[in-house]
Amino acid sequence: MTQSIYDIPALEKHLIRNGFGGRDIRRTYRLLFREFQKIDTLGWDSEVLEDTRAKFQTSYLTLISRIDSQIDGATKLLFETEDGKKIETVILRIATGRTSICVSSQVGCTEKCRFCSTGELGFFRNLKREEVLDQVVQAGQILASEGRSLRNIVFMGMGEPLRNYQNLVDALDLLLHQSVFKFIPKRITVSSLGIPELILKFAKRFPEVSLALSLNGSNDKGRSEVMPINNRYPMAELRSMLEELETIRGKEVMIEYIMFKDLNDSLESAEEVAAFLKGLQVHVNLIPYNPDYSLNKSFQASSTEVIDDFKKSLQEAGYKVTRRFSLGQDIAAACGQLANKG
Ligand SMILES: C[S@@+](CC[C@H](N)C(=O)[O-])C[C@H]1O[C@@H](n2cnc3c(N)ncnc32)[C@H](O)[C@@H]1O
Ligand code: SF4
Repeated sequence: MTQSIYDIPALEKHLIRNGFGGRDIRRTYRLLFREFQKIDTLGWDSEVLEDTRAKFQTSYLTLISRIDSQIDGATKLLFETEDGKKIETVILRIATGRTSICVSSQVGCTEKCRFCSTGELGFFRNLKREEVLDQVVQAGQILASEGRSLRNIVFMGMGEPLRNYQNLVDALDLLLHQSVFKFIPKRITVSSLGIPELILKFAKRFPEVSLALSLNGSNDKGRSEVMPINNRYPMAELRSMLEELETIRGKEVMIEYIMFKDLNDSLESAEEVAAFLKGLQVHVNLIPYNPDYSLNKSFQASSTEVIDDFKKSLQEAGYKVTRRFSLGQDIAAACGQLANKG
């Protein structure tokens, strides 16, 4: 039976059996996991290479297609899992030279947010640790081939990461491990639609990892209309959770707020958001709604002027506010557009 390349104790034993010393092992990990090289480019003699290939599975996803945006630095990767499921990962090359990848945590999504194309797909299954990590490795290989290195990882692709709790934790353990991927915790962001007990459990386990909460509504009525989860965990529970989170982490949380024309973009809504967040260490990120024309939903994006006024109102109330410029809209790779539509 083959073992996983991400089973680090097994890989280490195997390398030692093949005569590798501590320094060779460290070098192997650096090349494989931090510089994203392929195993057959490591310069091993053919016997060791064959033996490793026979004993370890190194890839879990097959790249089916790659689409590059014609207008910005986004690339959408469509992968197939071993059981024939399709998932998407997005590479974001930002103008400042920074690079990010947006990874998926589920095939489809367990939640049914009305504005989200992934939610529309329904839920098929959680991704395994290996499938989460293989997205990072394969996207990292593409960036390495362009002479770039991968800086940030955001769990904002398909699915609700906290509904895949154990695999998320196992993947993060290796992404943060000093001898394996060695990512800086604050450069990894986990975005959740807001499941208080899981967010708190996660924050206790990874206090340094960045967190984002998808608020998207300014009061319970409006939020429940677009996010069914709000019926289970209304905003008062989110508020208590945010207070507790601050005592656990002492760090800012990103509040994501999609701006829908005439639904949640008025100045009254801005005041409600300001009141809801009063006294908390947060950074509000306004996301213009990205349409999915095939969904035929009634949502529309707020205008730039309305977003600017909303932003100004929150800034005047003392909040740090940014507007998200979603890359990849021409290739349906922006937030909430991942639905395997090619
Ligand atoms: C696709 S979700 C994945 C992470 C997690 N499930 C969540 O909801 O936070 C990432 C972000 O995309 C946002 N989003 C979903 N659909 C969108 C759309 N059509 N336009 C803009 N943002 C959207 C969500 O609100 C969330 O903040
Ligand atoms: S916004 Fe997030 S939680 Fe909601 S359906 Fe989309 S992926 Fe799932």
